[in-house]
Amino acid sequence: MERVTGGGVQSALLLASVGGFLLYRLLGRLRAKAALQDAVVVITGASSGLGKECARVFHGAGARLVLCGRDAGRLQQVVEELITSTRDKKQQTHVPSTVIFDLSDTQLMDRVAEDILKCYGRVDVLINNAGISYRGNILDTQLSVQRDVMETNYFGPVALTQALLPSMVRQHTGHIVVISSVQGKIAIPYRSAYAASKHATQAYFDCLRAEVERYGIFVTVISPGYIRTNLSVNAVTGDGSKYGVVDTTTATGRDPKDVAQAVLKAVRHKSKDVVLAGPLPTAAIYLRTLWPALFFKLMSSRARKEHKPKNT
Ligand SMILES: NC(=O)C1=CN([C@@H]2O[C@H](COP(=O)(O)OP(=O)(O)OC[C@H]3O[C@@H](n4cnc5c(N)ncnc54)[C@H](OP(=O)(O)O)[C@@H]3O)[C@@H](O)[C@H]2O)C=CC1
Ligand SMILES: CCCCCCCCCCCCCCCC(=O)OCC(=O)COP(=O)(O)O
Repeated sequence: MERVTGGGVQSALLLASVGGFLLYRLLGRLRAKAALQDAVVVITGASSGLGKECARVFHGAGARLVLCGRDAGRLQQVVEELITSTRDKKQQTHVPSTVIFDLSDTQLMDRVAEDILKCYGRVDVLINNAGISYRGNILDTQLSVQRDVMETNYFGPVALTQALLPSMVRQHTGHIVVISSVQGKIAIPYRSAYAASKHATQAYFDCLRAEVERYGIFVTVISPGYIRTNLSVNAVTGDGSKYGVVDTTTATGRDPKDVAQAVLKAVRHKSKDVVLAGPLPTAAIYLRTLWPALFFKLMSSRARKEHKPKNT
């Protein structure tokens, strides 16, 4: 009979532990993947940009989608594109539903939530993605513009979340995702309305996470850096008119498809807070906390250099 040496036992144990760990990870991944099949996923701002790409990846993962936006025609076009793109795929997919509303009309949100719940009787994942940006000097910005950006980016998602929350509490499960921004963590010049709305978003959803965990509800705040979408074109200026320019920062930003994949991953992993940005914005976030005086100096110098906001 062969004698098993001490070293042999150790190697066998190590091999068994590594094998066990890998199997555990694999099972976890398979479970997370399966969790989205047939899950009801609501996406706001699904007509373009990041929302449209999120629609694509969650549709591909087999979710039952409720796509939201203000323009029925554009949303229907997204629905048709999704159906065509997955026609020959093996994965079982569902024809998405649509609900049309303006997020800034917060009074309507209880009715909107009813319409959303009528689609499939429940909501498993709410992705608060819709949003608008702003470019302007505070001195030239009407208060109504500060308020309007806040209505769309902050009160809209808050109202929709609060209208859908009781159904998630009743079912004792749910996941609320919000697309914030790096500008929810640091404030840069000529973005007052936008940065303020995203800071408020971060704070509200951090409070929510702590309060609803006991009901089995997860909250994920995602803070991307620049993404190649129409955000800058659709941004409003200090007098409420459309900015209408594709900024270089936006044009050279991340591919929205990659960001949508990261959103899918964050939902599968039930991540709490995800920053999707390069080294400089990430360093700036740390600098704001660890050495605020230097951060403020850098922002003042940036403000002096960029005093013509249309040239950002
Ligand atoms: N692009 C970027 O660099 C970054 C974007 N983000 C965030 O990503 C999110 C998506 O923006 P993005 O895809 O880039 O920009 P887009 O302008 O391409 O998309 C914005 C979406 O929001 C919807 N929307 C805007 N206002 C309203 C409203 N009042 N009611 C309902 N829907 C509305 C639009 O729908 P409609 O068809 O009705 O106009 C559109 O689908 C935003 O929250 C943004 O702040 C975060 C970091 C970086
Ligand atoms: C230890 C060294 C630290 C060096 C820090 C230098 C400071 C550099 C400042 C970097 C600022 C980054 C801003 C990033 C902004 C951003 O990514 O915003 C994402 C958006 O939401 C875009 O919206 P917008 O409407 O502004 O296009």
